[in-house]
Amino acid sequence: MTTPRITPAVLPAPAAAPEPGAAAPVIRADAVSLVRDGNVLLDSVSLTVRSGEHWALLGANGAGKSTLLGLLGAVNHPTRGSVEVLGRTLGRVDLRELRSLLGHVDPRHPLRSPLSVHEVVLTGLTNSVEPVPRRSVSEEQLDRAERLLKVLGMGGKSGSRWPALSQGERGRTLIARALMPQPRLLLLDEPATGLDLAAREQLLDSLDVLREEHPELATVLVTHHLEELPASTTHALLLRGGRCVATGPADEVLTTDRVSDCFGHPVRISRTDGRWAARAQRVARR
Ligand SMILES: Nc1ncnc2c1ncn2[C@@H]1O[C@H](COP(=O)(O)OP(=O)(O)OP(=O)(O)O)[C@@H](O)[C@H]1O
Repeated sequence: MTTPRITPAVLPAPAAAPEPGAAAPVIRADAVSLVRDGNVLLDSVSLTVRSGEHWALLGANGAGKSTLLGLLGAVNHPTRGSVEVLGRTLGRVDLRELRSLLGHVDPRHPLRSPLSVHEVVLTGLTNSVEPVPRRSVSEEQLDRAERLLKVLGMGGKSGSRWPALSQGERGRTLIARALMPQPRLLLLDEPATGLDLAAREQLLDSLDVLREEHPELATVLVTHHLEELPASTTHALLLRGGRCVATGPADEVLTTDRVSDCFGHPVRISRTDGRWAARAQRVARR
């Protein structure tokens, strides 16, 4: 299979590239905490994402990555602190309206009915799980849906039904869905989970191309695995037990010491051809 390429024709027309140092914040989270049933899921986490930046949120199982992404995706309100997304402050805006302005790829997409791939992608226009009755779709939108599916390697699967898709096919369908509203911010929750080796590499290449073609787009990607980070990742935030243990430019954060501290296990980090890898360091046996 050839590597899918996302062409400029498929995605929003790029805005003028931001001037160095002048990129507007797309996300500004300030000392955010989230408490549920007395449990502190996030503890005073701050994050500023600017147009053109590509962040990785990393941490062990249960560290709070998806919880933080849920706040950035206007799914929940923080218990304390403030979250501003696309210039709107959570608590002062309609969350549903704000959600319609950003792309959010959630692997737990709660679809139950047997929609076709094409229909699922079109639900991105209304940010709904099911199609909105009597909502008309333009020729241009139909065309964009098909082209997005094609570049994500799903061109021949447009009529396939959701329950019959593999996990990787569902993931690609959800990325096409998230891109339908032409968002300035794309949130990706473990997009490579369940993909085979070739599908993962194609996905990461597609993300690199997407970012290159659209220098104004900001992305935030959650993963546990450094091998699932596209080479175009610019920044990283490491979470441990709901707290930020490191944040900043990727090369300063994704170091052997910091990642070992984040996961509570000695690993060695390397970077080759722009891609990161982590290997456990052998602990001497007695
Ligand atoms: N509604 C809730 N009420 C109580 N605890 C919750 C709730 N939602 C999540 N949690 C807990 O919050 C912690 C963080 O969960 P979260 O899903 O954000 O972690 P994560 O870093 O994304 O983990 P994983 O890598 O396993 O997906 C977990 O311990 C989880 O059990």
